[in-house]
Amino acid sequence: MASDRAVEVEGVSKTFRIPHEKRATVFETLAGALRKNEYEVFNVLEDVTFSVTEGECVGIIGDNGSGKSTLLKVIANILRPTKGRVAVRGRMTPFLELGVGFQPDLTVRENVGMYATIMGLSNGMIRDRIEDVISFAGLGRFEDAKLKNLSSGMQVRLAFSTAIQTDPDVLLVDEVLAVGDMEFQQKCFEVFKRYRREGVTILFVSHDLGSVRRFCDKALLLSHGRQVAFGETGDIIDRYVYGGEGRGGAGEDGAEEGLEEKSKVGSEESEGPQTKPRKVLLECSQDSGPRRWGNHKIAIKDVAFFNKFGSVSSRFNSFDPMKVRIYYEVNEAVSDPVFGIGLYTAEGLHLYGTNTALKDLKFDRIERDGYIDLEIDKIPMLAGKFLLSPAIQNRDYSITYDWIDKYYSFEVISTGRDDGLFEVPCKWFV
Ligand SMILES: Nc1ncnc2c1ncn2[C@@H]1O[C@H](COP(=O)(O)OP(=O)(O)OP(=O)(O)O)[C@@H](O)[C@H]1O
Repeated sequence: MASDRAVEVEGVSKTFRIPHEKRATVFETLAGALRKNEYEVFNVLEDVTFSVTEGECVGIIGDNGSGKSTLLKVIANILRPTKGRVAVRGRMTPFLELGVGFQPDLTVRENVGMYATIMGLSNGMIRDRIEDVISFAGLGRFEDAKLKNLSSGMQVRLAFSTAIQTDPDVLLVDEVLAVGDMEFQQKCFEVFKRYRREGVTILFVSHDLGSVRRFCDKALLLSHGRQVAFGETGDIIDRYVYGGEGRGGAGEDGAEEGLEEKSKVGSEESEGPQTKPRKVLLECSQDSGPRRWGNHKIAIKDVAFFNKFGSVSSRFNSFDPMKVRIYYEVNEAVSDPVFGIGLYTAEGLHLYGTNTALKDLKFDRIERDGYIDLEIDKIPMLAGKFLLSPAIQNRDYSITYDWIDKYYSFEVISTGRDDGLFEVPCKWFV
């Protein structure tokens, strides 16, 4: 292993074999002895290769079940790889299944002593640090309580507080920061920052992309056990959120169009549609399809959301740019139409509305099919699913040409640590 490498993972695959046939009784065992047991094979990791330099922090991201925890367990030597090789230089502390080994009938204090022993701390160190551990976990008042009387969150806090007393060179962390309240999470961040300053190498599995973006120099993206990408954190998070095709493939237009114009009308005949519009939904009842009304002289054909790479996407990083494109078709030429959108939470709470009239944009007469773009410089919502209603009306809103209510949706992935629905630009001063 190269001298500056702390962790090397080379061609690692992991397969689980789940037996199909259950042999619970003696008879079943005897009767089945001559038959070959059948197994279902799960390839949970396939050919994963990457290396981590000393002092680097690497985030491991991917959908549920993509193999992140299994990979950490293989690196921690809890699981043996089916193929491939892992090398770790220095003392490794895994924060994986925190609290394994806790005894429910022992007190908090007794458990800390026992857990610290499992984590490899000497008796002297445990004696010196036990108060710190309990106070870091915020369990001073509970030190003589039996563990079984604590909430599961309290137990994880206690396990985390004990585990950080070790002096690791390489730290493996699985979602620890997802536990506990904001105050405890803040304390965890402080500990990780200290470890980072001290040059500890960290591998960090998390669904919290904001933490990964802030803490990690690099990231590894897994999908169905395969390594999709490994590299600079921002690039890998983009790859995860926007997908492989979300970065400039066929039929994409963002590069040429740029993002400078705030709102623009295009013509499908001249430029062609940039995404395949869904079927026109002119006839739809209340109980099937969207709520929709209007005389459809101009009808909305589709709405597409474009990401910063100019590709159609349904997921966005918070604070990234977004372009909303409304495709329309003209059944009868109209003068001076107003295009608008309404933005809602998934529960239907109205967040924002705007239209071309409010932004002083005027069209004389529209005779041909086309599209109009609304460009958002920075998505202010922090996380969640959002709904959009596109609408076309006349200037005094007395005629609705088309309105499709809360039908189109997109998801915003959190990339920050603030809490709530949207960002309020602000600063603290003392
Ligand atoms: N011991 C096991 N036996 C069989 N299958 C397993 C075992 N451990 C994990 N798996 C399967 O391996 C796959 C990957 O699991 P893993 O926990 O590594 O994914 P993950 O990316 O960490 O998921 P999550 O984000 O939900 O924690 C899952 O389909 C899981 O069911």
